[in-house]
Amino acid sequence: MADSFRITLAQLNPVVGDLEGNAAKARAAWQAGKEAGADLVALTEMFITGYNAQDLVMKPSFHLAAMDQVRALAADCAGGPALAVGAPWAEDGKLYNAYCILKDGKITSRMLKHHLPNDTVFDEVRIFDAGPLGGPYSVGNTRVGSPICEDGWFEDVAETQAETGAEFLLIPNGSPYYRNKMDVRLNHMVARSVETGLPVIYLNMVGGQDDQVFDGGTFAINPGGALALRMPVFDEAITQIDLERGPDGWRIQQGEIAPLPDEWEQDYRCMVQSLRDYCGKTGFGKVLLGLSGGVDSALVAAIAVDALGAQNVRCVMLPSEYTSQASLDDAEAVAKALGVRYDYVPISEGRAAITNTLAPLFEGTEPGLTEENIQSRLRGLLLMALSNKFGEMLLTTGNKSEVAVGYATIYGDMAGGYNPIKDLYKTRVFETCRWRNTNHRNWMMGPAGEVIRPSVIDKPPSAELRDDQKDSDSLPDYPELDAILDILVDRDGSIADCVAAGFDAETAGRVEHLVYISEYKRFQSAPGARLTPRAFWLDRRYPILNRWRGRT
Ligand SMILES: Nc1ncnc2c1ncn2[C@@H]1O[C@H](COP(=O)(O)OP(=O)(O)OC[C@H]2O[C@@H]([n+]3cccc(C(=O)O)c3)[C@H](O)[C@@H]2O)[C@@H](O)[C@H]1O
Ligand SMILES: Nc1ncnc2c1ncn2[C@@H]1O[C@H](COP(=O)(O)OP(=O)(O)OP(=O)(O)O)[C@@H](O)[C@H]1O
Ligand SMILES: NC(=O)CC[C@H](N)C(=O)O
Repeated sequence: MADSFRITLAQLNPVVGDLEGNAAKARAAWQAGKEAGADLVALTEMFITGYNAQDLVMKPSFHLAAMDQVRALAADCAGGPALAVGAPWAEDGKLYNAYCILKDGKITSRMLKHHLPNDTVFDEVRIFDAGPLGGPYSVGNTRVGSPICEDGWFEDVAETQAETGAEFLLIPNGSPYYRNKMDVRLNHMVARSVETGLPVIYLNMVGGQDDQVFDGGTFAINPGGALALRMPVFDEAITQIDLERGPDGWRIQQGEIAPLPDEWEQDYRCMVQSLRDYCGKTGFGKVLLGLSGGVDSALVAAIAVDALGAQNVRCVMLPSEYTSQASLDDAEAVAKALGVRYDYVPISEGRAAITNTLAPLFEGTEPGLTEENIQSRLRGLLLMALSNKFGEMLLTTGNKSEVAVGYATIYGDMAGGYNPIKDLYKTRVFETCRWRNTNHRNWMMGPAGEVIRPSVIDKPPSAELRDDQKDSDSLPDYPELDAILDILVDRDGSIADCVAAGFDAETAGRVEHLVYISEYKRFQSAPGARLTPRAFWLDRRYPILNRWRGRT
């Protein structure tokens, strides 16, 4: 009879800091593996602590408690398959990002992460010590190599493990989403398979953690690059994978290939999942937002309904004298189509009271931006009062274009706890609304069909803080602005790069100036779903006080 080996792959959603809860999930996965006759049950990188736990892992009481959970898991999962679980490991004054193999009641092996990622959202050099290059571990009738996440993006770790006897690679990951990252991962894994001649199993976690969303999409490839398995993206799943040993070594038996949605669907899912997990894991059941009749708040409302259900979302229209009838109609229509509670709270009385209160101090000055922004700040105050009173978290609605140039009022419409569209440029906001109107999936809790009517998407964007105001009065049109921002922010390019791409130097210089002078706003802004490798916050850390300006 041919040699065989069965692995239970647990693509699960841990919660950072919930050591008991994560251990309970690990036990349940092990039990499922035992019932399925598995030889090994595999969990993801740092599963016990949740990922990315950042500096929390360095706290001795925390990593010692995590290690105790691993020892308890080993004792509890003695009679059955081996269990492989990511955890911090402290010894000899060092702290490692480890993958622990538990068998027969003991921790029998520990793989220690060698390459510590230290770019974009990762700071692992600050947190962990680098482990040495090492060999594989034994389970049943085979030896397994487990480079840990970033280790799989380099040649040396897999190569050393293969040279010292690994017969296949099982790579545990804590790899967060960015647009089209699946291709990047696949390329790295194919390279590891080609270099070692071994099958590669890439196991990723799912779930939202602050700004990041782990998108799963666990997959397996045989030597030659053929895809033998793909698990769904973003969903928790437990799947068995079978290997058979032939004359050329282990080969993965063909399993199910879950579909890989296009980038529009994955971005939307990422925004929904990030909000659902942010609320679920922080304990908020309900959210609210100001619904203006514009496209940004309409999209945020749709995301909130898809994440939490219409009964858990409150939309509030807070009109001033500059709010048009079209905005009132559009806001109401969106709320109705989504099936949410819709409150109408005019701000004119409150605004008059504030204007009167400030009148003696403002005497002799001309009304301007200050007075305009009072509307936004009053809305922020009223929405936060509702948030406090009813325990509903306030969502902010600034898209990446606005966040980049500071086109929002600090302590006004920037008030709030989470921003699902923070990394989505305005031009993508329009397209995403169209996508949502024509697509529905079973992970959406909202209704199918046209939830954002075309008039919301097609009208010229306006903050409606004064008569006839249009975003284009003070900003380049969004296609131009977004293309310039893509160069300056996402590609870290210069004014000269903008000019080379056909943009006016003076316009590019103005945009760059706006990006730099609004750093203080972003520093005080709500976190939001990361969709790109250059999201505002951890991916791009610029000084607030900065006199550098590119040459125009
Ligand atoms: N470096 C720095 N560090 C700390 N604070 C700094 C600062 N620079 C300015 N400030 C302070 O920030 C304040 C200015 O910022 P802020 O009050 O926000 O006002 P500001 O940025 O001047 O204006 C907000 C802009 O956003 C537009 N807007 C408002 C609301 C919604 C939308 C939308 O489309 O969504 C657009 C509005 O039309 C206007 O162009 C000043 O009071 C100043 O003291
Ligand atoms: N009349 C209003 N009623 C309720 N909320 C409002 C109103 N006006 C603005 N807001 C809130 O402030 C945010 C900033 O909106 P604003 O209209 O100033 O510009 P925007 O960025 O084009 O957003 P939107 O496309 O949602 O209108 C809105 O997304 C909304 O949450
Ligand atoms: N946890 C990690 O090591 C993640 C780094 C890896 N390069 C990724 O983003 O997938």
